[in-house]
Amino acid sequence: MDSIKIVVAGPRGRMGKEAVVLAEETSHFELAGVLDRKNGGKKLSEIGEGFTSDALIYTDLKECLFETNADVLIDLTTPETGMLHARTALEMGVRPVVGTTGFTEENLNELKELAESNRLGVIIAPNFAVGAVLMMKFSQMAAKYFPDIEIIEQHHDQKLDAPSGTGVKTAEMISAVREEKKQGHPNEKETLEGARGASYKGIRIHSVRLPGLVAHQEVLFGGEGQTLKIRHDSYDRKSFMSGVKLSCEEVMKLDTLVYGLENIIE
Ligand SMILES: NC(=O)c1ccc[n+]([C@@H]2O[C@H](COP(=O)([O-])OP(=O)(O)OC[C@H]3O[C@@H](n4cnc5c(N)ncnc54)[C@H](O)[C@@H]3O)[C@@H](O)[C@H]2O)c1
Ligand SMILES: O=C(O)C1=N[C@H](C(=O)O)CCC1
Repeated sequence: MDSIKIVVAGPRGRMGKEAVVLAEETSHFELAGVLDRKNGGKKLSEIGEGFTSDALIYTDLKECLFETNADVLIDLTTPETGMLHARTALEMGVRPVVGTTGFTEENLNELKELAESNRLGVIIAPNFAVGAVLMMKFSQMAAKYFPDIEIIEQHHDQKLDAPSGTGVKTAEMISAVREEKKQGHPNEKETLEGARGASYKGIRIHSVRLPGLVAHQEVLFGGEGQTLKIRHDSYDRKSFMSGVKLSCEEVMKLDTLVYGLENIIE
């Protein structure tokens, strides 16, 4: 397999740190540089924080992608930044692998158009953990038999977006096979705003944020005299890295946008 030149945006973040290790430790990946908000011109190893990599830190994306001649940009930042990075990367002939969550449907449509007009791949995956992808697929299967569904997603309290990208993706996948319906009593009323959670086509999504959590989701199905629970837990951010690795490999073969890891795993 040809070597893939990788740039990581957000290298000091919880996910970015793991992606730096992945790029350094994978024999056919080369960490060509990283994009950060500070420390431009230094090597990662010079800033402490446990980094051993000698990859150069850039603070300007265009300069970074141009000078490193990168193949793939892994983005693990914030939604606004991630969108700007993905757009710029595609315009410069670099394939984005985006783990950043909180993208809108308009964002996805814009990037799809840009990817296709430049004949480049882009992968946007709300959850890179294989177990989470299976949880979403199993939930989609179960929805055929149990259309009354509540999603409870639980994350660490430093998370910026709610509901989580995984919660939204799960509701989208289920909605592809489930007719929209209102759940609960037709006359139910919230006496405290938000008590029934968010609604995506009638599916309720509840977001829990607590210190100590990493990334967890339970999908609850209710039927006559029975319930079904499908649950996934990420206890460590290493759980996401095999999906990031696969995405970096697969994005090189694509000339369009793929939204969701379920579309590239066998
Ligand atoms: N797809 C998945 O499997 C998955 C898993 C975990 C987290 N996430 C998502 O990844 C994103 C990052 O999560 P995290 O927990 O690592 O967050 P974090 O806050 O720990 O890290 C984000 C990093 O981005 C950096 N950043 C922000 N703006 C930047 C800019 N303009 N240029 C360069 N760097 C910039 C910040 O300095 C920070 O270091 C979030 O959107 C989160 O939801 C996705
Ligand atoms: O830690 C986060 O933030 C995570 N975000 C993703 C989401 O929004 O679904 C995936 C899991 C971790």
